[in-house]
Amino acid sequence: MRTGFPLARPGQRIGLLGGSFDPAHDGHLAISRAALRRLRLDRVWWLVTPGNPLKRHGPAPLDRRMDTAARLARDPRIIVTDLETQLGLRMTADTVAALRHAYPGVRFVWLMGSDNLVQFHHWDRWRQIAASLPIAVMARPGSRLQARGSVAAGILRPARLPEARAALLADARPPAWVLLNLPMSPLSSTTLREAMP
Ligand SMILES: Nc1ncnc2c1ncn2[C@@H]1O[C@H](COP(=O)(O)OP(=O)(O)OP(=O)(O)O)[C@@H](O)[C@H]1O
Ligand SMILES: O=C(O)c1ccc[n+]([C@@H]2O[C@H](COP(=O)([O-])O)[C@@H](O)[C@H]2O)c1
Repeated sequence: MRTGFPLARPGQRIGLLGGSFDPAHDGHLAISRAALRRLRLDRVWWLVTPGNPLKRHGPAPLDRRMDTAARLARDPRIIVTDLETQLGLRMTADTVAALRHAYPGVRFVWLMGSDNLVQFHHWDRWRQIAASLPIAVMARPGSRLQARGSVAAGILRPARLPEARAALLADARPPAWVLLNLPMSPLSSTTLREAMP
């Protein structure tokens, strides 16, 4: 499956859930729906990456991951897209810059599970990403506490919004981030891959 570029109007609030989706699972759906509700988003785009720059082993072929993700995204507000592949981009800093340029006036929010905040300071130009758009970190079993004590959380401490103000995040001037506690899903792609015959 190949997608065009998703439509978005200025003023819309769009969550970006970047991921390998190798494969997609109901945990992705659960955090996307929680983000839609708690952050008052209009849409969540699943950015199916050509490959996580920090992972040594490449993921399954893009088409297969896109097909599964499209089946799993059972919500009309969730859009599955391979736009990073179309743009020839892999680093999140480049993706965010390209989207802000291509969609002026759209309020993007980066979404990530708490496991990703733990290693966020290893991402390419991570401070630039945090200065470019608000970030919502979704609690995930096994990494919620670690995320609170992570290098990035420490450096970005002054920019953290209280959870009660999460609905304001999309309008906040970056750097701004929130840690969302939600009913946690233990699902992971790793577990699903290990269970595959
Ligand atoms: N159950 C979950 N709870 C919270 N966040 C999640 C969950 N599953 C995935 N995420 C987040 O969704 C984004 C995309 O995740 P990804 O596609 O890598 O799935 P994954 O289950 O983390 O895969 P893997 O086990 O291969 O690392 C990441 O920011 C990740 O932290
Ligand atoms: O840009 C980077 O340096 C970078 C490093 C690690 C992860 N990312 C992005 O983080 C998202 C989550 O990746 P993953 O593999 O945990 O699903 C995905 O969009 C990756 O491209 C980006």
